[in-house]
Amino acid sequence: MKVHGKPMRTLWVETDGHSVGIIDQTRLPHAFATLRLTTLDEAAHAIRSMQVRGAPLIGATAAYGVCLALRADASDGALERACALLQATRPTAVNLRWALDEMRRALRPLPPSERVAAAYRRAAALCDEDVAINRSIGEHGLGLIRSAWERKGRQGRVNVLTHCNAGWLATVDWGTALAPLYLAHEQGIPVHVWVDETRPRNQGASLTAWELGQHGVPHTVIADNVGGHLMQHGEVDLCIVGTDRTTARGDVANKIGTYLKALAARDNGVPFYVALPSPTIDWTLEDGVRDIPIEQRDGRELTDISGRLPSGEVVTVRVTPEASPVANYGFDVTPARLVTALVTERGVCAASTEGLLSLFPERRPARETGT
Ligand SMILES: CSC[C@@H](O)[C@@H](O)C(=O)COP(=O)(O)O
Repeated sequence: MKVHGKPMRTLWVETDGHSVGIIDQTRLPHAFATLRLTTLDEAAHAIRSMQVRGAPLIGATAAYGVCLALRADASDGALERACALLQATRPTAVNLRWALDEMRRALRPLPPSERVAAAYRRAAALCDEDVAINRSIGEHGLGLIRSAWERKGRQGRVNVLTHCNAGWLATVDWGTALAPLYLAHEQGIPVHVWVDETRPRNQGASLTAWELGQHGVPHTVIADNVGGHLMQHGEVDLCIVGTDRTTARGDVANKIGTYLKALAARDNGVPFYVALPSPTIDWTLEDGVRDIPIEQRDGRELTDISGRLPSGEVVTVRVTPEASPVANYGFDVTPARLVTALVTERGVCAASTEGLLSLFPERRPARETGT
């Protein structure tokens, strides 16, 4: 996608051939700054501190974290230690585990002397796959937006509500939930996006609003609790969000607050779509509410808020009483029954075991034999 009119991805290998460039997302929207990762610890820090975030981008960064680790030590032990360190950075997004498994699978059979070059090749391929998958999600999701536009008799605009950031900043490129919106915009369908601010870290207000703005997609930032009101007044034609982990039966973990939007959508007859690349499906789990680990993060994300002063200085201020305890849950789970459909790179399906297996039939024997 484009930044200041220039195409770019969210991570890249620098011209030295081994350091990894990222956009420091903690600085957006007030500053656009890039960072150079040169060690495993820097890659792990980038994921943990959310300089990079979003399920697919976390996976891609972890893959390059393995490359950086192997440059220092390409032994079996070092490979396992790097994967364990990276795996522990963030618990909810399953793409992290998927990417590390892919790296291990490609590298373990090789002699240490061949591992570094092979690791960079595999990481680059994972990134290219992510881009192709997201583009394809965009094309399948575009059909849903076009249908909404037709239902409105091609009058006015298609109002779409999204939560958190599932755009190109959350992936290597294109995004998941936002990919259909970029394509619709490109094709002249008048889309307008209601952007939930997404407390506590404000991924909607700072990241989704910024990237939509870079592409000229009309949008309006709203406080997290506004969506229900808009739906009651016919101001939302459809909701589309991303996911950090989707179970085999279609339960969906996503940024905290997603579940409440799905409830409001159901109450108001608004379609609620979830866009996901297949590496986000955790085929080992069924009941997402019971079994998906929900990240709890530092309470300071909730007690403090950052913003820019008129002088341009970015400051952080406290918003809660010093003595009040806080709880900072990062994600919640929306049960499949509240999801109108899942949008994957292979097409749109019901949020159910049968729906997912209809698009991923190769999973059927494995599930039926329990392997
Ligand atoms: C394509 S990204 C899907 C999800 O990762 C996204 O919606 C989300 O919840 C991101 O959470 P974050 O905590 O910012 O990593």
